[in-house]
Amino acid sequence: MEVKKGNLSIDSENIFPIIKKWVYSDHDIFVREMISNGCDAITKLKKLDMMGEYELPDGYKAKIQVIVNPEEKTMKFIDNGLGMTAEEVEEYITQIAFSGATQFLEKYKDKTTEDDMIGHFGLGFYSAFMVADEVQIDTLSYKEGATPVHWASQGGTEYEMQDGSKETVGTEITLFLNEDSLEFANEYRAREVLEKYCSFMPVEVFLSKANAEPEYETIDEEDLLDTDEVVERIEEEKKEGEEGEPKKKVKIVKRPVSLSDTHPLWGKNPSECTKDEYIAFYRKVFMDYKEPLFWIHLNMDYPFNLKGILYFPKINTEYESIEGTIKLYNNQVFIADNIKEVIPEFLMVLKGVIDCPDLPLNVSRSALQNDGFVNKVADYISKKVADKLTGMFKTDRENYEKYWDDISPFIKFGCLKDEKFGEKMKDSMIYKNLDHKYLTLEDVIKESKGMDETEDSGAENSENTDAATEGSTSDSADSDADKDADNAKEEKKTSIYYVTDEVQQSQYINMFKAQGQDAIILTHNIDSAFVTYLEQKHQDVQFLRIDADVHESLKDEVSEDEKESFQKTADSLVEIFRKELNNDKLDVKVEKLKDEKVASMAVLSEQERRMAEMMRMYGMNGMDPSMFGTQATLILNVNHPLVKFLVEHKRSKNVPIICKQLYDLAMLAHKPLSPEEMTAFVQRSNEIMMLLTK
Ligand SMILES: Nc1ncnc2c1ncn2[C@@H]1O[C@H](COP(=O)(O)OP(=O)(O)OP(=O)(O)O)[C@@H](O)[C@H]1O
Repeated sequence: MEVKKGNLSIDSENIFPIIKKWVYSDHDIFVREMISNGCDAITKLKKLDMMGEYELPDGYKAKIQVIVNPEEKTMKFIDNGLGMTAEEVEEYITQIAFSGATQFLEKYKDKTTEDDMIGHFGLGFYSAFMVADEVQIDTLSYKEGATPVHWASQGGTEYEMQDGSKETVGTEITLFLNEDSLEFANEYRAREVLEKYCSFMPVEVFLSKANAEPEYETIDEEDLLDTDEVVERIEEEKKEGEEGEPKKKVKIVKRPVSLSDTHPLWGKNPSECTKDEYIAFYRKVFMDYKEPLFWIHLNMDYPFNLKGILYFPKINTEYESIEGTIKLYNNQVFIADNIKEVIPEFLMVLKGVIDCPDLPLNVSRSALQNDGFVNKVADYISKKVADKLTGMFKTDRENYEKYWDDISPFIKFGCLKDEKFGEKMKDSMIYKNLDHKYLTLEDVIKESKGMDETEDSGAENSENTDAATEGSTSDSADSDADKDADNAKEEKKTSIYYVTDEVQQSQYINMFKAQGQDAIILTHNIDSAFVTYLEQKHQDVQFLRIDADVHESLKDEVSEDEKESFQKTADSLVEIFRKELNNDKLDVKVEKLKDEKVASMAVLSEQERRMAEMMRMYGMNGMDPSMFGTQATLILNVNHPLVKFLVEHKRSKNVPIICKQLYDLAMLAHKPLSPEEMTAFVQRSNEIMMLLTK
């Protein structure tokens, strides 16, 4: 062939500068484009062989070699696919690939990065010009009698084509890297990019450095393969007393190791995968040495093709770091991490891989969001996750409970974010009670209803004398007053008590336990939103934090006879505390608590506490909480000797110190003290101990 010179296109002057500048941060995608072209070429050649139009040579092994050469500043991609004839280079590279790239850039050159392409698919062969000043193609077609072709273009509008010298069928593409992209000639950088995009390419990919010193390895002779290049045969000396023939070893040129796993686990039939394989795959892909809790293998052929594995990682709740990674692939070619348009947002806390060859990738992200097909994919994934979880709840409750603390933040997040997921999960949600047993919401409601009944009867009975408590209400069961009370009870919401911090709220927990009362434990950040969600779903229940009030069952009745003196005591205690704490708005309530060890405690109504939390969330921290009425009420137990002492020794010089200490102790179990409050508390505690020394 004569040397052929040509012009790419008339209006193409501007395209190369645009390609060169194209989204600087992921310039490295050219590697994926080159390798996937090589994979396609190999697939096509295998197909031709299958159709009888070509016969693969004996021992044919499909592979793509990547050779970096830092001295010459080049990067080569060599495949043994079907190759191209001169006409094909002309048509596919000069015309089609070029017009593809032009169209692509025309469409997207004005787009901002917020609306970028999913993985920039479609740029294809010309993405090489993002990193190269010159690109050369050396190719030999599989067709009989084909002449090798050499094509070169310097990224301008011109190219040159002539006979080449390639002797084997396939294509070799050489990139002469530009000054800004020399990093890709570095073996380690190249390896990094290949691992990112090509770890699961359907063809083996090998990386090497040009002119590198050969590396060797020594293997047992029996392991020698025909393809090994033998350097030396070694006969090991027998050790003393060793029987049999001496061991024969062979020194060979180190076997190249493919960077791609051509049969990723997700493509296998789930019934053929072992636990060890799932764990090994997880560790390899996510570099997470911890074992995942469990996983879901997605395997769907109809109505769309989707395969993948989703892992539930062990979440480090201590640091609240629940950030996962979902890797999206298209026919084993990596597209991108965490494409939120395809994968439901709440699943992003998982770690996993999803391969969906049917996804439309040549559209922008915003178009993807409104794509009916993509939405179906997202729905399918979230349904599968719910199925797995509800299945586990039914058939493997033991493990489900074991994992619950780790997986529940994610599940709750899912319920909040995805109505359908919440609906599917609703009967499989479980709640840990004070004995660390797991109950369903139905169980919790049933139990709490029982609790409310004792509370109600307690409230009714408080009007009567203690002695008359037992059995006194049944006589009047038919009275109108009782009917009204029943109706009111029906309308009344069932209260479910919950604990947000088992350590801080331990005093309340102990009091609950002592009276045989129960509460559920909801310690995660997401729980405050989840509690509101549950209240919306179950209009007949209300959630109260364990320190929202003093449950009736924790109190002794105040008999009619006592009432007057009790009120007097209460009034004087309120007065003393307001004076000593120098706060005449201080909310103080006096009770007869059954637990005589508790002298003081604090309660804050659920509504007010939620209000205060909201203020905190919106950064209104510095404001005076009393402005919003969010001040805790101090509860004093007249059954406790310290409180009795105050009533009986109003003039004692120790009254101020006791009042302040009782107040701080109550607050400590309710909320974290401020630095000033804590300092005062510690100093005062020391003073109190000094009194012991006297
Ligand atoms: N290594 C190769 N071996 C054989 N043919 C190739 C090779 N690389 C590119 N081609 C030919 O050039 C054409 C254009 O390649 P290009 O990468 O620009 O687009 P594409 O692969 O068709 O689509 P995409 O935009 O998804 O990459 C290919 O369709 C193919 O026919």
